[in-house]
Amino acid sequence: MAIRLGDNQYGKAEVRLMRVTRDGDRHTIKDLNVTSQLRGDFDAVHVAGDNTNCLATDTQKNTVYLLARTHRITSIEDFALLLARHFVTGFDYVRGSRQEIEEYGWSRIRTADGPHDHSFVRDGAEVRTTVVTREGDHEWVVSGLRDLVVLKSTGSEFRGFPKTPHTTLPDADDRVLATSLTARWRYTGTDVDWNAGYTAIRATILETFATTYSLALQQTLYTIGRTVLETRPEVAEIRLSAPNKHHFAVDLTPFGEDNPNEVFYAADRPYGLIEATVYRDDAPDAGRAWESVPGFV
Ligand SMILES: O=c1[nH]c(=O)c2[nH]c(=O)[nH]c2[nH]1
Repeated sequence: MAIRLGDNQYGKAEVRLMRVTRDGDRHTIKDLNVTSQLRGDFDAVHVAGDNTNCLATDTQKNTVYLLARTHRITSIEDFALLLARHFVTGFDYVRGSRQEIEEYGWSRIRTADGPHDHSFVRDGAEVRTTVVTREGDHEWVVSGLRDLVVLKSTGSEFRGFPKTPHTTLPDADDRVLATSLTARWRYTGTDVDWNAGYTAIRATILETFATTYSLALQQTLYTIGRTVLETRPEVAEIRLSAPNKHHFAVDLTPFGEDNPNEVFYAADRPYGLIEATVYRDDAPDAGRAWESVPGFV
C-alpha cells in the first residue's frame, strides 16, 4: 500500500497590516488582512521534517510588511499580485502561491472645515476582498465583497411556490427583502483597473438590487450577475451568496390593530440561503482561480 502526500499549501494567515501613506499633511490609509500561502516542492518537510525548502511562515509575514514599506499599495489586487510574484519568481521551490486580502474601508471624518487630513471613520461591516492565485506563470484574480447589507421595504414578492402538505408560508405580494451579500467575481486577466472595476461593480450591484422588482431572491441574484457581466467585459463570472434575512409582519390583531406592512420581526435565523453563479459561456477557463476559496463563494 502506498500512502502519498496530496495537495498542500502553507503560509501565514491573517497578517493584519495598516499602511499609512503620507503625502505631506494629507494621509491615506489602507487597512488590510493578508493571508499568504505557498505551493510547490514541499514533500520533504511533510514526509521527513526536512525544512531545507520550507520558507517560514514568519518570513512570509515579514515579506508582507516589507513590501508594504517599499511599495505604494494602490489596490489589494496589485498588492496580492506583487506578493505572489515575489514568492514564485524568487524561490525555485515555490511553484505557486495564493494571496488572499481583505480590505476594511475608512473614510475621512468630515469636520466643519471639510474632510480631515488624518482622521478617519470606519465604513461599516462591508469588506472588499481579493484572492490572487499564481501557478507557474499563470495568474488568476478573483475579487469581491462581503457583508454588503441591503434592504428594500417594498418592490418584492414571493408567490406561486409549491403548496405541499408541509407548506405553511402564504404567498406574499409585498414583503421586505433584505440580505447580506457576498459576491466574488473572476477577472478574465490581470490588465485591469482594479479600483475602477470594484467601484463600478459595487455600484451595479446596489443599483440592480434597488431597481429590480423582485419575484424571488434567486431572480434578483441572477439579474445582479447578468447586469455585472453585461457592463464589465473584464469579468468572466460572478458568484453570489445571499442569506434571505426574513422580516415577518407582526400580527397585531389580538390588540385590535392592523399592520399594513409597517411593524416587522427581524429574524436572524433560520435564514434562506440563496447562491448562484452567473458566467459568460465564452469566458476563459477558470483554471485554479477558485481553488481553496473558502465556502461556496
Ligand atoms: O426569494 C425567496 N426564495 C425562496 O426560495 C424562498 N423560500 C422561502 O420560504 N422564501 C423565499 N424567498
